[in-house]
Amino acid sequence: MNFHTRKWIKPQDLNPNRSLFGGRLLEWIDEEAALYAIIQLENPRTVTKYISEIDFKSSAREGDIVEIGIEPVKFGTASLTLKCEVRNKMTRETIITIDKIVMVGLDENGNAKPHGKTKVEYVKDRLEDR
Ligand SMILES: CCCCCCCCCCCCCCCC(=O)SCCNC(=O)CCNC(=O)[C@H](O)C(C)(C)COP(=O)(O)OP(=O)(O)OC[C@H]1O[C@@H](n2cnc3c(N)ncnc32)[C@H](O)[C@@H]1OP(=O)(O)O
Repeated sequence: MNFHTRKWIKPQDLNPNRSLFGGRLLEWIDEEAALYAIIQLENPRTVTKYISEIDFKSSAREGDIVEIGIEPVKFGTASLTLKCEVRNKMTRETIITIDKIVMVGLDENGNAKPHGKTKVEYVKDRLEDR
């Protein structure tokens, strides 16, 4: 799994218990998954269809750095299924795991659009194809 994104926990990211607010973390994960899927499917009209069980295993405090990791699980017809792990760089603990995030690419009418992708593509491969 690649951990591309890091976030620094600031006062506005905390809950009344002074630990990381879960809703903020889910927002970051959704954005990370959307960006990953938009790039892989080459479709800016990509939406979150389904998120499986979310298990908050540990937390983070103000000043901690968390890393968000995403890994592709399955390229479907119009969908891309991802899994996610977020870990605390300070404590090295896993904060959250999500086994299944299903992203779906849409056409201009908002319907699921087949993407024709079967595997992860890197910028280098795409440039070589041109
Ligand atoms: C260069 C460009 C720059 C652009 C720079 C943009 C930057 C930007 C960044 C920020 C980005 C933030 C973006 C956040 C992302 C949202 O906030 S999205 C908002 C929340 N999500 C939505 O509003 C989606 C609402 N749902 C829908 O519109 C419809 O359900 C959908 C998605 C069109 C699908 O409709 P449907 O009738 O279920 O379609 P269907 O063909 O049956 O299924 C499609 C696929 O979904 C799967 N599926 C359907 N139901 C389920 C289910 N319950 N469980 C699992 N899979 C399912 C199917 O298996 C199928 O998979 P494939 O076989 O095609 O692989």
